[in-house]
Amino acid sequence: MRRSHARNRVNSICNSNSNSRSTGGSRSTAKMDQIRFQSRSNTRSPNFFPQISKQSRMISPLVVALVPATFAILLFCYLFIFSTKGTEKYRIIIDGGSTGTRIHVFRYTVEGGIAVFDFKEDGLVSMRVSPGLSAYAGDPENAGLSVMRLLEFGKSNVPKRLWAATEIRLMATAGLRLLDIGVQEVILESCRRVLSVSGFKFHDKWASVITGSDEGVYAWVVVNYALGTLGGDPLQTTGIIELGGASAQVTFVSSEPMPPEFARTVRFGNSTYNLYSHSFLHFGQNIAFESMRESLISRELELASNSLHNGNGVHADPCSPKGYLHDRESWKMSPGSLPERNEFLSKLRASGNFSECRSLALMLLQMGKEKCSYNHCNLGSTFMPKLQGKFLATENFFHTSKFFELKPRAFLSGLVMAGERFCGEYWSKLKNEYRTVDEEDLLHYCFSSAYIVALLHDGLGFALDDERYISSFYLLSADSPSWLN
Ligand SMILES: Nc1nc2c(ncn2[C@@H]2O[C@H](COP(=O)(O)OP(=O)(O)OP(=O)(O)O)[C@@H](O)[C@H]2O)c(=O)[nH]1
Ligand SMILES: [Ca+2]
Repeated sequence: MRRSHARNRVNSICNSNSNSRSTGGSRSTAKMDQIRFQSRSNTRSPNFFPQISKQSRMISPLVVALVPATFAILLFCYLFIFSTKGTEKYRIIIDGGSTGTRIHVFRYTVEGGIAVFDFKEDGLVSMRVSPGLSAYAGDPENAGLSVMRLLEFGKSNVPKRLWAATEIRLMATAGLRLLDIGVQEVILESCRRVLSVSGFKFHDKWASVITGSDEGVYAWVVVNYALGTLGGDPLQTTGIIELGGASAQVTFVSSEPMPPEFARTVRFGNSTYNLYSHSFLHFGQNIAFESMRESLISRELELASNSLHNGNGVHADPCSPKGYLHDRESWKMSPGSLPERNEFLSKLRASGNFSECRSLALMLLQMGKEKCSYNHCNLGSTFMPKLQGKFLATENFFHTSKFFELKPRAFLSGLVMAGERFCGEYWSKLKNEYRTVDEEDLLHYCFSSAYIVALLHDGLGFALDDERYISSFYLLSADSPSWLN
């Protein structure tokens, strides 16, 4: 049923695409080809989205399905519209995330001019390598080596006779966005060299860093296609909140007027969706964890320097369970006087306190709020219209809720209880209780529970007792929080 449903929708979506394929063309500065957006963004600049092809910006409604490499599907539906009928075909996307690089190999057939995906069995196979491309910032020329193993995996899953016809793309996200443009380009060039001799079909411009706003729009389109709400009433669509490693995306339909840099328009069939879409760089969970540690050091060093310090020389870290001993290796120290920092670390005591950790997380999320120049900023000084409707929380929200085995009801209030217990427990007991969990991962769960509650409830105003969810994601409703109304 679902499959034929998807097929019908693919039909209506992809056929409406037929008039909007862009030409491949030589390598342009445009960081992304093929997908075009109707980005009636109320902006004067003709090249508001330079990374998107310059031709008319029709957002071509694209077939999507809720799979890990969400925007891959969007891309491929658009690409194979002109595929001739025939046997199975393949498309490959490489998702260059901050915590890892993943290859997704899609197999599909073309029936009656449309693509039919099969996500069961080996219709979609994936592989991941860590660390992500941004870890090569110190050795960008060799970043492409990390893609080699992925390409071997790709070749082992595509018949050799089809390699030359199989298009491969690399789309990097927040990990690379955090690097200097020059370093980004060297890393991408290194990947392009490897991809261009891979045997797959590749153009240099098919390796790019996508904008956070695009990343959010892709996720929104995927989710609403999968929920069957794309093409219907905008007010019935579901917003997305994606918590990645380095960035967090928030994208939803809003009827409020908004500054052009936050506004996106998605056209799908006869429906037009006016979206708010923003990616909060540095708000991804892994980066936020490092920022929390940095804030501990700088705050305590400041206290120590202006002698307001409590004098007993012990500094508290509420986001690490009691008994955890901070070692220098695990702290990614930013430049600064290492001896002073090591001195600080030796006096840092894990105090394991969920509410203090939650307050510390909220302080990070609200940094810069005093500079808010809009009628309201939920996070930092960034504009965000009143949240409306339902939301889907993905990525780290899912991993954290899965770790705590949260019941699918009352997600946030359940997370508060789970976080309070976990943060308050002794480290030795936690290690014993979670023997199969890598200690580095285990250490993050006190912070991640506190960070998610600070982000979703204290920052964005979702009710703690929201009781709805969708399968392995969690559905939050912004309709309930009082202070947002
Ligand atoms: N606890 C836990 N976290 C996971 C697991 N797999 C991935 N993660 C984390 O979940 C997040 C995955 O979100 P992604 O969007 O894939 O992260 P990413 O693409 O590397 O990061 P961005 O570049 O910011 O998008 C990252 O913070 C990972 O560290 C898992 O099995 N357990
Ligand atoms: Ca990601």
